[in-house]
Amino acid sequence: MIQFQQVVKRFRRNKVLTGIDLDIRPGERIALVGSNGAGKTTLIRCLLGEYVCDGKVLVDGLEPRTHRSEVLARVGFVPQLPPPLKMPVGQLIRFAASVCDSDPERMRGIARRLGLDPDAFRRQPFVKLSGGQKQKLLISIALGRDADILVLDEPAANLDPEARHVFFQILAEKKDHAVMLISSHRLDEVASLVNRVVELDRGRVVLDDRVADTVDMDSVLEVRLSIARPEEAFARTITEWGFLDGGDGRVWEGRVAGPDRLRFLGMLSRYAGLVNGINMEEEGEDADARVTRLA
Ligand SMILES: Nc1ncnc2c1ncn2[C@@H]1O[C@H](COP(=O)(O)OP(=O)(O)OP(=O)(O)O)[C@@H](O)[C@H]1O
Repeated sequence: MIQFQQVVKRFRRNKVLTGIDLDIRPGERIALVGSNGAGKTTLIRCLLGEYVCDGKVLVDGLEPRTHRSEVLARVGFVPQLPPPLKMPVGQLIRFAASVCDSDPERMRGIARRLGLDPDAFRRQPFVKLSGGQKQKLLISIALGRDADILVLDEPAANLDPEARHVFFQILAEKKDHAVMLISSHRLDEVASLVNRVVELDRGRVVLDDRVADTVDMDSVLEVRLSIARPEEAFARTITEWGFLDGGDGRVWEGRVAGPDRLRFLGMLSRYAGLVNGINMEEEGEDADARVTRLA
């Protein structure tokens, strides 16, 4: 479906991609990981036909630079950095929907699911939204249309936990209909979403692994935590995850989106000395099967 063949990209003397070979097939959801400056966004820009590069990039046999509109008609794209658009939100949604032949109400519907009321912001210039609001709108535009290729460059970086959960749910709904290329510099952010991990380092592929496709992206974990003593830093962090204090700062309850479980446990590991009980239960499953007692 998508092929990168010996793709080399230079910015003046700086060789940023040094001969990338990748063959992406239907059904694949790829985490494109790597540290800052590894070349993830550059590779994505080559796929979108924005950069001239050496080697070949093909989308079902078409070169994105010479067949830009055919290729982009198939791609839902969330950029890492929001463009500085002055257009009001209402107009932007209508414009985006007309360009990709979609119904603006589909995009508005996704924005609402993500917790952004597009009507309340319809006159507000896009550029004046907060970082998270911009990201929600860009996601709504990318996902509120037909696209069999989703290219998401650090899509969840600015989302609050509830919006992240909904975002994963929407991706879950699309997982049988679209190839996904999701860039992140942290694998734990996207691990549960994907079935292949490609790591770039200084412009070359250093790891390319197909991984088990087992986690239900749509799952939700009900979590109850107990800690040895109330602590301000912990309370702040866990509140950011939407947890509520169920007992003098010692017991916390909340919900974690399935695909977020690794990131959540990573966060908890910072408080390993404090946490003395974790109970995680998957919602809507057989009681015995769903209980995961970690401590
Ligand atoms: N337009 C440009 N002109 C010159 N150099 C660039 C340009 N875009 C990217 N680079 C360089 O290419 C390298 C790769 O950048 P890229 O944005 O692809 O990395 P990345 O893996 O997406 O990083 P991050 O995780 O920080 O977003 C960096 O060294 C960057 O400085």
